[in-house]
Amino acid sequence: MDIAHPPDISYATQGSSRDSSLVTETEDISSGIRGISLETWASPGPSSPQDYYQAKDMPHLLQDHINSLPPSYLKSDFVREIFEAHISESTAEDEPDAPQIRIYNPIEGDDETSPPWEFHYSNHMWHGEGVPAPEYSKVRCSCKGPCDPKSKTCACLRRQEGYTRDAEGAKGFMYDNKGRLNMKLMQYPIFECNDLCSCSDECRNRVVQHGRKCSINIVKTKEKGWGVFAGEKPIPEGTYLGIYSGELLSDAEGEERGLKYNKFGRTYLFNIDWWYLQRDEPEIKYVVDAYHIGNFTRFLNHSCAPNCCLVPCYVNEGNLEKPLFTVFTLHDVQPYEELCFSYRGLDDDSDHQSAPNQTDAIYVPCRCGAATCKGKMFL
Ligand SMILES: C[S@@+](CC[C@H](N)C(=O)[O-])C[C@H]1O[C@@H](n2cnc3c(N)ncnc32)[C@H](O)[C@@H]1O
Repeated sequence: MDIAHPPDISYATQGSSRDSSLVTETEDISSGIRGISLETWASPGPSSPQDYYQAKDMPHLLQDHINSLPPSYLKSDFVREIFEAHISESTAEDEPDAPQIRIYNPIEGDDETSPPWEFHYSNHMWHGEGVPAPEYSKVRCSCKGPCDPKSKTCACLRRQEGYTRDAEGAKGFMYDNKGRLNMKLMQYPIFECNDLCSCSDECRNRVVQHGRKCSINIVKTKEKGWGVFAGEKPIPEGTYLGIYSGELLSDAEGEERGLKYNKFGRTYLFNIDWWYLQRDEPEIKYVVDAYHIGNFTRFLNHSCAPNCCLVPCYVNEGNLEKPLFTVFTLHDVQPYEELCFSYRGLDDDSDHQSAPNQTDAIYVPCRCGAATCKGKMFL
């Protein structure tokens, strides 16, 4: 696994806690970058819970603008700083406790300063054509204060244990009192308390909805393109990292896109085909595509010895077919270690396949570098 020691670069700080309802396309970012004020390209997004993110509304003005700059600007440090500012601005509301994401390219002789400007940074799911709008879950609890993991009456706990009851160590919620995933249950879907529950915000069954808290960076690797690396602090096992966000598409649209992506050797498509959704025969209804829109998780590379895993999770979604793909650490991660998951899913003898396969899979040589590398990976 690669280790990234970031170069000593000092960064300007960006204003981050902003009310997006006040944002207009011409408003100045007050702190700017290196004292230079910038226009903001933030999109206000949906303003009510009934409203939702739709792929047809995906912002692209910033990307178009940057891509129209002369090549020398595109490879400048200034453009990298704009990328970092775009990340901070797009995520300030949904992950208020998240340390800022930095971008590094430590590869000698490689002058790319930021990943390609081919996507809009967002932590949300943007619904494509024909994909139903989010629906509220019919399950909500009426607990007072934080939910009790031993409660006899909490409706959310009852639903969660309905899925996990056969697992060893299955009592209680999916998270411990530090908000870490119970690794014995990592192959089961998470059902968090939602906006209609009456429990408090401090409830231990609310983790994904509070956003990332650990430090990660986007770093160029020698053989796998851009990747995601831990920051300066170790990350404990079971820590929530982020949602594999992107466009939520019908299977037919995913198939069509997959054929195109395979031609240029990079894909960001994942099928939603968790074991508990497969009834009589496996059926894929939706796929997630992070090519045009996504967050740092779109840079997570494949490893045959992964330190992260994907877990399906429901927050404000009652449609079982539309879980969020949430990324958690599989074990303790050292500072500056690369974060990877297995694109094949976790090899396991049990009936439960805990991570989805990529759509339209074709094999290419794997460069994960693990001692147990199988030599090839899905595209
Ligand atoms: C979801 S993207 C990961 C981010 C990508 N490295 C980038 O620069 O945008 C998946 C693509 O990364 C590359 N990749 C990921 N893991 C790899 C591995 N273990 N060996 C070789 N290439 C890998 C492949 O091109 C793959 O299609």
